[in-house]
Amino acid sequence: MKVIEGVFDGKGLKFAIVVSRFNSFFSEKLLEGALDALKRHNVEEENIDVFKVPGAFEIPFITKKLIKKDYDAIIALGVVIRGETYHFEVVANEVSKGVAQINIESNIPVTFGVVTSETLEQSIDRSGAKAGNKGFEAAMAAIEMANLNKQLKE
Ligand SMILES: Nc1c(NC[C@H](O)[C@H](O)[C@H](O)CO)[nH]c(=O)[nH]c1=O
Ligand SMILES: CC(=O)[C@@H](O)COP(=O)(O)O
Repeated sequence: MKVIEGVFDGKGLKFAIVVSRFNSFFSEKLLEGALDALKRHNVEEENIDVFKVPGAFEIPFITKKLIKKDYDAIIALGVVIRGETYHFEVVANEVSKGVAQINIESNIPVTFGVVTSETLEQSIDRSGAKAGNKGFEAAMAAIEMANLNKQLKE
């Protein structure tokens, strides 16, 4: 039996991070977490590009353009927090659907670090408090998937 999986060494790999500014109090924490994960796993600073968009709804648009570039993986980060209206469902569903669709169409992995929370506390917990940092997790998944993808291309 063979088990093929990606290692957590990012040396020589190129990453793009697409992060939305809406709820930036939290999304900046996700960005910090993602950058921490990449740098602590040997990704060189010159191999990391950060693209900022207004809100999570705009993440797929930029991500689709970036899959044509020479990145080994893309990390999508954002924070969608329920308000008073149905807008939460619209934004949350469209960003996840958009990123999932791009993954299907792309030759490189796009990992999903968009927090969709019902309350501020849930956002706090997932941007570096008791539920971890979803940006760090998405970056780790990107390193693993980029390495697995490289193996499958060889
Ligand atoms: N309410 C949230 C939004 N809304 C903004 C949209 O993402 C989009 O930028 C706007 O509709 C203009 O096209 N975005 C988030 O990232 N998080 C939210 O909680
Ligand atoms: C996720 C959203 O779009 C939400 O924050 C907007 O708040 P509201 O539904 O009160 O307009």
